[in-house]
Amino acid sequence: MAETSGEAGAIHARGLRKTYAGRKGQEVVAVTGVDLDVAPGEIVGFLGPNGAGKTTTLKMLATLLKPSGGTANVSGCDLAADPLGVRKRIGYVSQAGSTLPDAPLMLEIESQGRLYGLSTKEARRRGLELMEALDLGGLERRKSQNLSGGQRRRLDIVMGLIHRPELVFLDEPTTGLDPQARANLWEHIRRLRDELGTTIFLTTHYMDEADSLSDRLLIIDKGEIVGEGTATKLKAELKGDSLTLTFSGGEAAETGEEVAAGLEGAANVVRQGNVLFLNLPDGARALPGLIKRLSDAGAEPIGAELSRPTLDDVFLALTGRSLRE
Ligand SMILES: Nc1ncnc2c1ncn2[C@@H]1O[C@H](COP(=O)(O)OP(=O)(O)OP(=O)(O)O)[C@@H](O)[C@H]1O
Repeated sequence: MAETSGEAGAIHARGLRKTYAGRKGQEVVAVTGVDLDVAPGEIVGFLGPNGAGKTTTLKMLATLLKPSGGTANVSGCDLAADPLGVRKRIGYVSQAGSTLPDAPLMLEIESQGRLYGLSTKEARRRGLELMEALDLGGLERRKSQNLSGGQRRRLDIVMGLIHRPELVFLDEPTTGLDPQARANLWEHIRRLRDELGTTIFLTTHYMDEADSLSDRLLIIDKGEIVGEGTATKLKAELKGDSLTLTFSGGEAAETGEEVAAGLEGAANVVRQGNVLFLNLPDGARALPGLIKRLSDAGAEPIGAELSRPTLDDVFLALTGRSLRE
């Protein structure tokens, strides 16, 4: 019997695992055993270097690949017991897209709708609504080969949403788009969540995309989740913001050096003339207290510059690799 205990739009996966048969008959472990939770209405960014297991995980959750182990409840349905239930409730937009190059857009949208059991009329009505919402209004007769890259990705999203899924998987939605088209697509993705409450689970290679679009990030490397949280939390966990303090003179800087060296968590305190460099965990929070201590010691700095770790630094620390490699 189909299980419907989970929440609509949510994902709960435990020990999800996938092995492929390698060319020489050996096992290739693509996904090692992933535990993953997504709340309804969340936008979750799934980040990882090439070959980390993002697409494999996505395809398992979207019923396109059978897991080798583990369990998952996707949008209220058990993945193993009720894959059809899952399929009805989710949308999946692949990296490659799914449209034929020379069919008019509305024809494609209608046939997609019919695949989900909609009448042609209903598919057309929803298609027009979605095209409008995704800035494709008036292009119903256009062929997809004559669309810009950004328009084509938005069309893929229209196709993935025609049956009003509660949860949408987007596999690298903005790869290959120029910065303006990417920012524009982010706006549309946010609106989907804000206006329709759609849960969005997307893979990306782009740090700025993960940072600005996602409520929460999951970082996968070599088939395993290695980091999880908001971009702010992940950055804050990375010890050692860099702080540069400038003093009015060498004497004040020397006092500053003594104060900073006694500060809990401070590391790499180096003074050069009237400038002091140090690393400080969660620098933004620690800075006001440090400035007060310096003031009390008669060495108030005349300048303070804090540089926060970027998501790239987080990724590097967690995986030993840069996403851009
Ligand atoms: N059909 C397959 N047969 C054998 N190995 C596979 C197959 N599909 C994927 N793999 C391997 O599984 C691992 C994970 O691949 P996957 O495509 O899930 O990674 P990814 O994180 O999506 O990578 P990318 O960012 O490059 O799309 C890789 O080592 C890949 O070579």
